[in-house]
Amino acid sequence: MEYLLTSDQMKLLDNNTIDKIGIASSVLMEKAALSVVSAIDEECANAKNILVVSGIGNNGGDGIAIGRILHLQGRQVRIVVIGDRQHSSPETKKQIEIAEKYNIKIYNTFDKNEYNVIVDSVFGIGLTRSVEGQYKKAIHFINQAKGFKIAVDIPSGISADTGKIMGCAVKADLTVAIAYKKLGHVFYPGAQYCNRIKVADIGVYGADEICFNFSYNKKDLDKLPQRLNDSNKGTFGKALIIAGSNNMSGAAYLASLAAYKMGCGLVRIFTPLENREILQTLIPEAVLTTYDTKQFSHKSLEDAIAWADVINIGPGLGMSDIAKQILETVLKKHKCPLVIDADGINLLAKYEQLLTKNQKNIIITPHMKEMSRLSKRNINDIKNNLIENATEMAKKYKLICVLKDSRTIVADYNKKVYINQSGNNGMAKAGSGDVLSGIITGLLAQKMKPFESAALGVYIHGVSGDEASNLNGCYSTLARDIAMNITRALH
Ligand SMILES: NC(=O)C1=CN([C@@H]2O[C@H](COP(=O)(O)OP(=O)(O)OC[C@H]3O[C@@H](n4cnc5c(N)ncnc54)[C@H](OP(=O)(O)O)[C@@H]3O)[C@@H](O)[C@H]2O)[C@@H](O)CC1
Ligand SMILES: Nc1ncnc2c1ncn2[C@@H]1O[C@H](COP(=O)(O)OP(=O)(O)O)[C@@H](O)[C@H]1O
Ligand SMILES: [K+]
Repeated sequence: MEYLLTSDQMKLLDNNTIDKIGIASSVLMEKAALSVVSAIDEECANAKNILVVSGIGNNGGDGIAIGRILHLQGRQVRIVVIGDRQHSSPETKKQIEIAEKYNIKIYNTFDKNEYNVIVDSVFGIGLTRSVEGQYKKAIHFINQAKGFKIAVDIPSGISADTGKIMGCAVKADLTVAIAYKKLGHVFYPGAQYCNRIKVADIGVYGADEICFNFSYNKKDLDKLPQRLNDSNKGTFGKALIIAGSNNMSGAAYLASLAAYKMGCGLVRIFTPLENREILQTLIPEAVLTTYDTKQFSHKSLEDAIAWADVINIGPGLGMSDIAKQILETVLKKHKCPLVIDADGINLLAKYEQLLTKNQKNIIITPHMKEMSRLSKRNINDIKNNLIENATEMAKKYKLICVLKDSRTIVADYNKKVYINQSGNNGMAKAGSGDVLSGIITGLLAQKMKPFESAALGVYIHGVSGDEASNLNGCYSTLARDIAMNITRALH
């Protein structure tokens, strides 16, 4: 698990370390600089000619310290400072003085030499506005130069809070994030500009006390529900998947397959009669309860609801009057956790009265368009403020909102926000969302708590997608490949 900080949170932790713990700012800067030097050594065996491009804030101070260390190791280094040195931060002034005491010249112009490594330390987390003038020129110079580019903390020009490009930004080959990753390292386009990221431990800690944004990695698979040896299919939960409509059976198949692959004990699909044969053929492991759309029996629906340990409603369900009635009944009668996906969400958007402000154990999994319908906001507004929109929805209806995008957000009504980093563009294909809803359902069936099921489910879905794309390539990955590769993701 890793925390993803805002720039204010990072500044607070830096200041706490300096003022309350008593570690001098220059010590932190030296550690940051040494970490970047180590990264250069690990990445570039032949780092002899190095250009350091610094600003006048503390990110620039890091860069000057890096240049000084490399120079004292006997390498060819040119340090260029952009901006008026008279206005440097106190730490950066100190770094300039130290460098000058070692007779290291500090320039304010570039030369025509070719460098095999370029250190970008123009701006870090202190970037507050669009990049213009000499700074813009410096960033363009870095981008057109040939060497291996290492960004100190974050590529200059990327907002540490949003990942947005503030006018222009350095395209790094490697980014050394200082102390913690920030939101801007993870959200696009920032993530793409960072390229690979290493996190440098410089002795600044405490994110667990102030930060509610976090992400998972491979180690978090140890949070998976335990599998008892002394068990039977009932031990691992009964999932009711209410999915599919006339001419739409694939979504029910994908959600059910994913729930089974995730470890659920028994899956029952509740679907129109027309889907019986195809679903029995595609997934014989599932039990089917079918209904006649012309003569709908509420009794069999209510029996199925009472039977279930978890319900997933919506994939391929359609927007018919029967679909609406089914959702209404499920919302009234369910006592177990409930995942509402796809047309389930579209029905909630159309019939607003269905969702009351007092829900229990509900997870909704909207993509951008579904979220736009549900929240009545335009997609750009949502995309520009993913965390805020997901959190607002979660708080408004007291539920868990899985807002799906290339970086999916899971928000609950208690401030916690999971931000997903697994997955790839091969997953941008019809049916991927059905697989996700099945994975979350499978975890809930095994009695994992709703927020954890949603967050870990999103993570596993992405890793399964990565495994699928490694095997099939991004172009040719299908939703069913994602479901089949849950196996690899878990082992
Ligand atoms: N605290 C510590 O001891 C440690 C800090 N560390 C390092 O410090 C970095 C943070 O340093 P920082 O806070 O000084 O901000 P930084 O990113 O260098 O830039 C701010 C400068 O840029 C300016 N500016 C902003 N936007 C601008 C624009 N568009 N165009 C032009 N100017 C603009 C802004 O000026 P102002 O807004 O006041 O005009 C200010 O002068 C952090 O990322 C990490 O690398 C680590 O070593 C660990 C120890
Ligand atoms: N570029 C991408 N990177 C990572 N994940 C992606 C990307 N594109 C799509 N996904 C994931 O794939 C799923 C797509 O879901 P959705 O749009 O509901 O598909 P469908 O409705 O066709 O089943 C989401 O979980 C989303 O996060
Ligand atoms: K930088």
